Amino acid sequence: MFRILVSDSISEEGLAPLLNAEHIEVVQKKVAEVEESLDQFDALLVRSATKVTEELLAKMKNLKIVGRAGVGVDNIDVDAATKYGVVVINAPNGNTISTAEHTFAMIAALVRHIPQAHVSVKSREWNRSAFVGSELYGKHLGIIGFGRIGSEVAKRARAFGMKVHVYDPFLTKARAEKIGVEPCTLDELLSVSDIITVHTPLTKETKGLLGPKNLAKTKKGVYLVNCARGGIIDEQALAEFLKSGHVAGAALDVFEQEPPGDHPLLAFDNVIVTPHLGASTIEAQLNVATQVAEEVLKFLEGKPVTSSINLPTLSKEVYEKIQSFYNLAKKMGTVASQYMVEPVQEIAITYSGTVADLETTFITRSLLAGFLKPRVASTVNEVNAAMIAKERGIIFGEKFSTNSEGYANSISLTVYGEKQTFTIKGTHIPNYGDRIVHFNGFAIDFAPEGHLLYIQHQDKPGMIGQVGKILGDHQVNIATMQVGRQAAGGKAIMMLSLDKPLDDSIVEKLSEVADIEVVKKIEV
Ligand SMILES: NC(=O)C1=CN([C@@H]2O[C@H](COP(=O)(O)OP(=O)(O)OC[C@H]3O[C@@H](n4cnc5c(N)ncnc54)[C@H](O)[C@@H]3O)[C@@H](O)[C@H]2O)C=CC1
Ligand SMILES: O=C(O)C(=O)COP(=O)(O)O
Repeated sequence: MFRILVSDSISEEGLAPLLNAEHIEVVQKKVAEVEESLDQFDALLVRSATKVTEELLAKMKNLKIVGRAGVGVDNIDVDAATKYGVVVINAPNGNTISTAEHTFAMIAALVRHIPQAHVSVKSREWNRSAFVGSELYGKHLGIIGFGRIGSEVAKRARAFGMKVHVYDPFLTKARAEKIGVEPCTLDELLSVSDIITVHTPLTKETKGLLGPKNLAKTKKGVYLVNCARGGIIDEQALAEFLKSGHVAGAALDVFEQEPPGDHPLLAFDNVIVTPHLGASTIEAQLNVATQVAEEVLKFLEGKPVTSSINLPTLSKEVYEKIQSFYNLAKKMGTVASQYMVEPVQEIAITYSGTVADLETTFITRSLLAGFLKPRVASTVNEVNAAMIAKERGIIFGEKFSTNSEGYANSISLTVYGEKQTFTIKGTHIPNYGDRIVHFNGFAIDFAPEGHLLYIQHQDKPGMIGQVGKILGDHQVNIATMQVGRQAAGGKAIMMLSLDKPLDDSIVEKLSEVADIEVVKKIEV
């Protein structure tokens, strides 16, 4: 007999596979109501309200799986779940249409002042001139983040006769062509759009993406929409741009803190809001509930699940053998992803030496997870990395070579983008660690760890001094530094590891130095 706790409001009809199963007891109660018996549940089903913290996981000693009836898992401590051996699954596409439709409802309501007019008429007013709106027809809609929801929003915008502009640095040409969009740069999107809507995950890169600097690049009178995650539009900056009249209005379904309480943005008449309703339709709730219920049932019956977002349970024996390469591969993927900030079509991996005899599928998945992590909304890991890569049109393949060029083992990775190709090679040295021995055509030797700074430049006297001075002037301490070059006087590189992450302004300063060609900061 398995016991399942359903602690948020989840569609009863969708839960049918679990409610009808003989060997399963479903308890629909809040966590606080079952505090005394938390250690008796095998599975936990949630939406976004229940916070699945490490503390809660520690109390649920018998827990095997957490099912998120929705997309975002920011309310679940996935790392802690992994640590406790708890599988986390979600329902990645069950609420796509509903959220796209809600976004469109918000866009229409925003430009026609529907919520404000509604309140006015209900207050027994009849003030037609106060609510003159604008047509959507012929207007420019900027979509930032072109995944599942962003692409559904685009379809609806086209039906309204809008001109759609898309920014998504990870969108491949092939997928863009298939959907019929021409991606542009963020600056182009900001300068041309009458309405901007965001559909990215909330990541280090997207937090504050629409902040003071980028909002200043938008058209005066722009409308902003956020039905993704609070924080992608910087709330304080939005308030300032609304105050100045630069932003004509905003529609928000999500907030940095939910509920937002007495939030300053709520005081603006031209800000319309909903309480995180994107996925709140009968259809979406039925879809996501059915998806997680079926997956949880499969899992409890010992069958493999398809929508897991954390580690699979590897046998201890296999895990011990592959662990070092698994970690090295993930770091290599992370480095390559940050080097290649552009759409990627193909990833080729070659295993040589001792690693070629191991279970490389898991190592490849680890590499893909490291590569995809900065690019996708849901948590990506070894279980779902291959599926996500395929979904995004990225071809990947493994090769095995008997020539390990003097290393006991090595992993080579070549990433083919639309503009460039990038190659990196790493090796794991027992009792010493992971080393990158080839980077972008240069022989080098550095540990893929911490705050890295890559500089490509002309091989000339004084380059190291100029870099050292700029970093020193900004109180950035260099921990280690490796150099490499192709030929004397030709192209050369430096790979520095720093004691703290680098500000973008310092990266810009370094890029301005004569004979420095490429500057990239890489966080591992
Ligand atoms: N309001 C609500 O109730 C709901 C909100 N959501 C949220 O909507 C968002 C999008 O969800 P999906 O479309 O399902 O995810 P998805 O993973 O299919 O799409 C996200 C897209 O963002 C792009 N992206 C990543 N980093 C980017 C960057 N720095 N700049 C521009 N684009 C970037 C990715 O390439 C990807 O195409 C998520 O934050 C999700 O949590 C999802 C469902 C309901
Ligand atoms: O699926 C998502 O990411 C959502 O934001 C939906 O959240 P909810 O399940 O409605 O609390």
